Amino acid sequence: APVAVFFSMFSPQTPCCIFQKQNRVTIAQGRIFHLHLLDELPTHAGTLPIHSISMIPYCQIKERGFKAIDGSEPIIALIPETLREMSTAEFLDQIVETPELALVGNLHYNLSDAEYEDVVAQVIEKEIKQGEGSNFLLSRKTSGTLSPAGVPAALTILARFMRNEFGSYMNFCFFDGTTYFVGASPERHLSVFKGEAYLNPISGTLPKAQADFHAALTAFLQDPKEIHELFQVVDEELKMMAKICKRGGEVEGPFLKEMRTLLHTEYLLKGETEMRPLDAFRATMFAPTMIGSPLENACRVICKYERDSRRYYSSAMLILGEDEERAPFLDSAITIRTLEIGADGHFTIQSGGSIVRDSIPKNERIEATTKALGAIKAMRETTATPPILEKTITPLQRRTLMARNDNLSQFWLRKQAHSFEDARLVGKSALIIDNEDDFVYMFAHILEHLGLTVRIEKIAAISLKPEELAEEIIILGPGPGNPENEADERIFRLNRLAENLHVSDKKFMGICFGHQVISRSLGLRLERLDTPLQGVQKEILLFDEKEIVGFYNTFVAVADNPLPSGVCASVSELGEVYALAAPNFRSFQFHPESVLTRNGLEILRGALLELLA
Ligand SMILES: C=C(O[C@@H]1C=C(C(=O)O)C=C[C@H]1O)C(=O)O
Ligand SMILES: NC(=O)CC[C@H](N)C(=O)O
Repeated sequence: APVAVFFSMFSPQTPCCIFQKQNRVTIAQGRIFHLHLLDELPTHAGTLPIHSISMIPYCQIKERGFKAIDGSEPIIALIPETLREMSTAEFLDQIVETPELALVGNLHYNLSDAEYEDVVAQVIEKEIKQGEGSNFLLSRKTSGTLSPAGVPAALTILARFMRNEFGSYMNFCFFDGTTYFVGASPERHLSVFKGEAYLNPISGTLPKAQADFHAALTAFLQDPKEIHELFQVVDEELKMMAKICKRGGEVEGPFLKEMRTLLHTEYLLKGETEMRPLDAFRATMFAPTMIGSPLENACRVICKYERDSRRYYSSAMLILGEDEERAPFLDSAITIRTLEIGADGHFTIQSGGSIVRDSIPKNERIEATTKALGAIKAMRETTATPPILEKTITPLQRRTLMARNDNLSQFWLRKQAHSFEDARLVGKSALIIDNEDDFVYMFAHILEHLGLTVRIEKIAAISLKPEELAEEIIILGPGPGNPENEADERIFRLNRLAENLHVSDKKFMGICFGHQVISRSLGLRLERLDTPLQGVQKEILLFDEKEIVGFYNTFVAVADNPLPSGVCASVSELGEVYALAAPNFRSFQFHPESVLTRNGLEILRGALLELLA
């Protein structure tokens, strides 16, 4: 019988992965290898189109030099020996569910409700309000026990995810011979097909169980917190795209993504990549929606507040192979809404939400709980819940959603097909100081489009004597932290470089943190905003022009001291310095390189022309 076929290939020791994307189910069976580096994954493997399917642990982010609570989990790689494909319907026809599947005893959380809410409150107070970043994803673990355990449970849950979780990017069950990872992942991480790379930032969550769904959706679509939360991850993923797609890309969306119990908002980023898919994957470990921004510092924050290793949560299940034309492909699903089930039926599922400056601890706790309970409920639910969005959304609501793009930078939204090259800037050289925020890659992308040649370096790697730097202009990049915290070597060096630049012949520019250290070196005072502008779009008066710009700061320079002669400041009504201009430098408190700054390219062109042409 067909059922027997599955059960035999899924028999207690046979490693296997079944995954469903849209209407296709792939069943791979093979051998398991435990690896420690991405580069140990085979690049070619016989004649099968899929070369490996791997559970990548979160601590693999060490390969980027980032911090993680390290549980020493290996990459669990399945090297397929057989592959079968069929339609979802055909697969489901052959599955006999186990109706008695049930939870035994209570669910446990590694952090109580109060503890999780406290973590959220602390992250806002001690991180976002101290200039450490704009958003951070903190999670907690839910665990319980299922009965019966083993193959029947895993297949039943997979089938229920397939029947119920219509919004998934991928539903899957990965079995390494002992442990089952069963997931209904809403979110693609990276995929590369025929040289085209895709990232899919999803953020913003509306639980569907609402007394008045129509009103709740309207409020959700207009909620500045949800809007900015998504823009922040778009910016963070554009930083990744700028790294892996040298020739540029484009942004599609926003879209609403309907899941069984939740709605999310999302964008789709795509671009051409020349990188080897696995290198592109390493450069994008892991989705900013799972970590925060800026990414490297967010990894430290996670280590500070989470108690346990994330194991295989929030990383990815990675599929590598070759297409029919023998071009390499890569596909990956983010491992959220994913249960890790042991042979004894004990399972854990981890979940969280993006914490931003205006997050409310209780709501964040409810959101994280809804995500975990949604998966736990779906695994026991035998009847399908039909989607409701298409039937209820109004044209006005659709327009409200699309209007989110009105004030974004067209440079990033549309494919940068034509050149923005400026003859007066072609061949000029810039050194951008990477101050631990990959915004510098977006900055470099804009500068290259204007015709400059660009080098990006960490402050630790360069001389602090401007005359020893070859480039015509030095750009001090944005970064986490308090510019006055000179105990930090990076911050100390950046302050010294800013001072030295003033007494040199070099032209220079500062963005956000860079602007703050330049302001300090002119004797301006910094203030900490109690309502940080982390990930916020505002209309400002920039000198004489109205501009819509993106801010990612907690600190501001205030102009209560007279400025040195020759220096002009663009100042808000509250005395905050938005920008400085002098014959030898320009600096901006906002981010001209952000998708949130509508005319960022033109603002930079203007500043560069003033300085270099
Ligand atoms: C992190 C999770 O979900 C992510 C966080 C979201 C949010 O904060 O709104 C939305 C979708 C996911 O990108 C999770 O399910 O654990
Ligand atoms: N994006 C940035 O450069 C932020 C600068 C500084 N850490 C602040 O929060 O104000």
